[in-house]
Formats: sequence, structure tokens, C-alpha cells
Amino acid sequence: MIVSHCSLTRPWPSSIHKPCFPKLKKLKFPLTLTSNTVNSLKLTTRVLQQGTEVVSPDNALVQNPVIQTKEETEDEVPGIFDGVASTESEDKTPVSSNKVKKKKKEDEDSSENRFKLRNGREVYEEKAYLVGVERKGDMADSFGTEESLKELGQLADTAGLLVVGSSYQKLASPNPRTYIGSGKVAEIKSAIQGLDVETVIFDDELSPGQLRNLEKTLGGDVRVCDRTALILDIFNQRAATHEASLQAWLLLHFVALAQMEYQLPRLTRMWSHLERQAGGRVKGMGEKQIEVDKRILRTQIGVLKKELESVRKHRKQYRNRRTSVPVPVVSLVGYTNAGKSTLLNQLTGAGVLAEDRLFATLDPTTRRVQMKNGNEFLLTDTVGFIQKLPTTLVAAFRATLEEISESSLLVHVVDISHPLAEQQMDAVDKVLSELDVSSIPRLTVWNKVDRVSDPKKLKLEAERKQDVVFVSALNGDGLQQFCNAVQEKLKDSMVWVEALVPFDKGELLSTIHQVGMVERTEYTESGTLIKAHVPLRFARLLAPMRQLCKS
Ligand SMILES: Nc1nc2c(ncn2[C@@H]2O[C@H](COP(=O)(O)OP(=O)(O)OP(=O)(O)O)[C@@H](O)[C@H]2O)c(=O)[nH]1
Ligand SMILES: [Mg+2]
Repeated sequence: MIVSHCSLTRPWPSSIHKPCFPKLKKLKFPLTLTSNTVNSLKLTTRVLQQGTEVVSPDNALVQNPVIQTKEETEDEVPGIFDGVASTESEDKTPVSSNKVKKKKKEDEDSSENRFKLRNGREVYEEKAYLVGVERKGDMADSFGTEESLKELGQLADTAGLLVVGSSYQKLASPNPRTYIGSGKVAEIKSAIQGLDVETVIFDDELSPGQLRNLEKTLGGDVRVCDRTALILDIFNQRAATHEASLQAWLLLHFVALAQMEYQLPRLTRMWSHLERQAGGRVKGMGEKQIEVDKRILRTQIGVLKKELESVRKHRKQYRNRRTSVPVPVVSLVGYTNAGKSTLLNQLTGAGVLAEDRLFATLDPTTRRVQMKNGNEFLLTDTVGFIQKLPTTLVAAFRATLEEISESSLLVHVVDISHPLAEQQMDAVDKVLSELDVSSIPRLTVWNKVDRVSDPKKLKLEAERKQDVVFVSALNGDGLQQFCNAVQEKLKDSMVWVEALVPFDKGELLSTIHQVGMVERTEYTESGTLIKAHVPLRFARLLAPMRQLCKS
């Protein structure tokens, strides 16, 4: 059985869907290079898989490699678990067969209960345990460890995992070998054995060495992963339902690229079994295999990068052509779950999926907003941001959010009712600073005001600040003020023109009304004299008429 490529999956009963999507294979993925090239997605799958098929370089199948985690070959973490009580297999007391049957039945029942519907598919809910580190000297205004773990729990839930426990440790700096200290590793090992945990998720990105050491010491059946792998996995799962638009296609392929780049230095685990099977006679066999895999993966990364670059170029050309009528574009950006899609829906009736979970939007939607005064702007929803966004994903965002760099205005939507609203705003600013959009004017929207305890006080605070509006996207409060503020900000980014438009150019007049802000019109013998704020590109179009007006 070949399982889906997600970094978190393990072998699943074939009758059910896995929590991760196997869809990229369906997309016209540039990775299937030649018939004898291993699909990198299969490759990434098997890196963290146990007991699945492994494709050897000549495409022969090696069945069910068993990784014997107790074997002391490379001893990266010596002696950590001396003395740790184990809750399993040490109890040698004979139990009656009835008890065994009862226990088996209970296990089966609890296993049945763990099949859940996610994204319209039945998935098996793995038990997960979360681990974080609180660094001494962490700034007081950053996300606290507990809050960050809570968010990690939401991410795990979104990915279809069942969080059964968590733990964190205060450290001056993370342990380079195991991220947390050896005593804590022992404590966690004992906890997860008691809880029957299948996956341990760390709240920061682990180095390949840390990942290996932790997997080794926590035991062969426990999968270890980090926030980055989890986020990449969520995006991959979403792909199952979002492959309609080019933007989603791009994002998902960038995510696949990010995933491969993440896996590349971590490609070590599967091949040690080859050496073991050969009884250590063919020393270095696993090593060679890893090198072959890495080479294949590097080639595939190169091909995918080229492919993506060509799609981006094509898209840019298309955008340049498309923008002949310069309706201003306003982009909604913000932390995931802040209410961007809900705001778009309220203003345009777009019917975009808006729900109380992280990364609901993958496929940004653009809709026209028609104001009462006849003015229009295009409103674009975008993928939400999150703290500790992996750099590889920032690159994916940069590529897929190119449109926002061409917006006339960025609207930063904030869930002001969230206890960490301030920290979320900082996290969004941090991502934006990496997206080269600093020159675009901004407006901040404090959303979900229906949920705050003292809305009057907050409203006064918003009024004292510049460029902040106060809305409830859910019940529509403040939306008129929002539209007015957008208009005002758009006006700031436009240029003032006075032009004499000949009578035979009536269509130009209506475009000025549509995309600009007309202050005055006068009808003269030689045409219509119009005074308005218009987008810069449009002002250039009007240049000959502006001359006319002056002469
Ligand atoms: N009470 C309240 N809930 C809101 C408001 N705006 C949005 N929500 C809820 O917040 C949740 C998230 O809303 P979305 O619009 O999906 O958030 P988003 O920013 O698009 O999220 P991502 O797509 O994940 O980035 C949904 O359950 C909405 O119903 C609001 O003004 N008040
Ligand atoms: Mg959304």
C-alpha cells in the first residue's frame, strides 16, 4: 500500500480516506519526470513512514521495512531513558483470556470512535501530544507559550488530529540535540505511553537531527513532527477541495516545493533498514540510497521551480493586459480566522466559505464592490497568516500573493475580540514586511466588535487612532463607515486631474465616475470639464485632455 504523501500520515486501512490529501498527483504535477523517476511525493511520504512500501532506486519494491528503533546504531542520544518507567510490555502477569478479549473489544470500539468526518471525508483521528519551549527572556508581548500551544492545538485539530495532552519547558535556549532537555523527553515518553499517543508535535521547527533523535528516543511507533510540517500538511489537505483556480494551483505547488525543501535535509530515516536487513554486511548501503533520493529530490525541486517561474511570468503578463480599466484593487489581509472572508461576503455577497477554523481560505476570491455613490473597487480576500510561519511558506505566500503588491490599498482585518489581537497584528506586520508591500497605503479594521465586552470604549479608542475602523462583519455594523474609509484612503493614492473631455468620448466620462472620485463637472462648448481624483494609470490616459484643459 502506498499512502498519501503527507508528512504526518501513517498506513491507513484501505477502506478509509487518510487525513492528508493525495491530490497533487492528480494535478498536472511537473514532478512525474520520467517513467523511472520516483515521484517525489511518494518519496516524501516514505521518509517518515513506517511499514509502507518503499521504492528503491531501480523502482523495485521493498516490502514493509521494519525500523528497529531499539537498535543502537548511531547513538545520538545516549542513555536518556535510563530509569524511565514504561507502562507497556513490562507487566508479565498472566491475564485471563476473558480480560484479553474484553480489552481487545474496548480497543476496537475506541478505534471505531476515532473515525471522523473531515472536509467531507472519513478520517482516522490520531492522538497527538503537543510540546513547546518557553525561552527565558522571551519578550512579554510575544505569544505566550501556552497561547502558542493552544494555537498549535487548533492547527492539529484542523489537520484531523485529536490532542490528548501537552507540555512545555522553560529553557534558556532549545537543546540542540532534542529541542527539550533530556529529563523532559523522559517525562514526555512516559506520558505518551500512558495516553497511547501516536504523534508528538513540537511548536517550533525542529532541525533534522532533533527530529531523528526524538523519534529514536520516543520509540518506533511514535511519529514526531513540528509546526512547519503540520501547517504544510493542512495546506495539502485543503488541496483536496481547492484546485479550481490558478492561484490555488500555484499556492499548492509552492507548498509542495516547500514540503520537498523541508524534507530534503530530513531524508535519512528509511534507508537504515537496508543495512540492517543485510546484517550490516553492506555498510553504507543506506547512505548511498539517501544520496540517490536526495539527488532525485533536488532534480525535482529544480524542475518544479522552473515550472512555477514560467507560470508566474505568464500570470504577470496576463495581469498587465487585464488592468487596462484601472478599477482600484483593495486587498484584505490578516491573521487566519480574523474574519476576512466574512467581510468580503457581507460587502459583495460572494458566498465564500467562512468558518471558525484556521486556514479556511486557500483560494483567494475577488469581487466588485459597488458603492451608493456609483464608485467601485475590487475587493480581494487572501490566505490568512499565522505566527511562526515557516520561511518556506512565506516564499509560497509571496509568490501567490503577488496581486496584493499591486493593490491600491491593504485592509488589515484584525479579530479585536481575540485576547492576543495585538500579537496577531504584529505577526501579520512581520509577514507583510517580508512581502515587499510597505509602500501600499493601509487601513486597519477592528472586526468582531460584537464580541468585545466594552464596545463603546473600544470605539473611542479606534476613533483616537488614525486609519482604524470598527466593524462587525458578522452583523454588518460599521460597514458603511468602512466603505467611506476605503474611499478616503483610495483618494489619497489617486492624483488630482482637471480635464476637458470631448463630447465624442462619453465612455471616458463614465469610466472616470466609476474608478475615480469626481468633485465637479461643467459642460462647456468644447466638451465636459471634469475635476476629479483618478488612479495614476488612468491619469496618464487623460494626459492629452488635461493639456486641452490648460490651453
Ligand atoms: N462574532 C463574530 N464572528 C465573526 C465576525 N467576523 C467573522 N466571524 C467569524 O469568525 C470565523 C472566521 O471567519 P472567516 O471569515 O472565515 O475568517 P478568515 O479571516 O477569512 O479566516 P482564514 O480564511 O482562515 O484566514 C467564522 O466563524 C466567522 O463567522 C464578527 O464580526 N463577529
Ligand atoms: Mg477566509
